[in-house]
Amino acid sequence: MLAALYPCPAMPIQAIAFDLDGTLIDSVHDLARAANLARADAGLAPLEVDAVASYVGDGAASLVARTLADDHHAEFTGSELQRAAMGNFDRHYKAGLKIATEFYPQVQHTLAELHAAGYPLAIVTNKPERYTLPLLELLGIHERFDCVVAGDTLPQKKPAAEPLLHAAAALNVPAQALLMVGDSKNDLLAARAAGSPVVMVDYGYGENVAALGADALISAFDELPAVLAALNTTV
Ligand SMILES: O=C(O)COP(=O)(O)O
Ligand SMILES: [Mg+2]
Repeated sequence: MLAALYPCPAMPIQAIAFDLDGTLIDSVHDLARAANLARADAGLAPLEVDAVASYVGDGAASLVARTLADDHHAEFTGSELQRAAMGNFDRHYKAGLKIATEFYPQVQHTLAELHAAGYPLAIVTNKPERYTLPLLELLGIHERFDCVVAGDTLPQKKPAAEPLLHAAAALNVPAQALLMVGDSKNDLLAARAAGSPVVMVDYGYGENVAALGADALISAFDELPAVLAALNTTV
C-alpha cells in the first residue's frame, strides 16, 4: 500500500539509487555477529541484534565505535582499543559477509522489473567498498548496477550530497531526476542535500522514518514501481 505522497519531484525520475543495508538486504545478523565477536575479543558481552541495528547507518568505523561502547553517540576517534576492535570486526565480517544476510522480499524481482523498464540503477551505501563489492557479488546482483558508491568511495558519505551527485553524474542524469530509496535519515538528508526525490522503506533499521517527510513511504519493496508511476504523473 502506498502510505504517503508528499511534494512531487521537480522532474520525472530517470534513474534510481538504492541504499544497501536495511533497504535491499537484511544484513544486521552478520553485522551483529562480527561486532559481537569483536566485543568478545575485547572481553565484552554480546549485544542484542536490535541494539546493533540501531547503530547501523554511518559506516563501519561508526558501527565499531558504537557497538564497542554500546552507545549511539560514540564516535570513532582512533583510540588503541577502537583500532584493535576495527581490525577484529573487519576480520570477522569479511569471514562471514553472507551467512545470514538475505534480500528483503521481492527485491530481486523488482530490481529486474525496474531494469527492464529502462531505469539505470545505482547503489549509494555508507558500507565501505571492501564489504560492499564482494557482498554484491555473493548476492549475485553486482551486474544489476551501473554505479556503486560506497562509504569510502569519496571523501564524503551520506548524509552529504556528494555520493548521490557522483551517482547522478555517472548515470548521466540530473540529480533531481535520480530517485534515492533508503531506510534511514542519512538517506533522506543526502537526497535533500542533492535535490533528489526520496522514497523511504519502513522495514529497515531507521527509526521513525514515517516522520521524516519523504516523497513517499513504502512497506514492501515491490510497491516501488507503482510509487514511481505515481511520482512521475504528479510532475
Ligand atoms: O554500513 C552502514 O553503516 C550503512 O549502510 P547503508 O548506507 O547501506 O545503510
Ligand atoms: Mg540503510
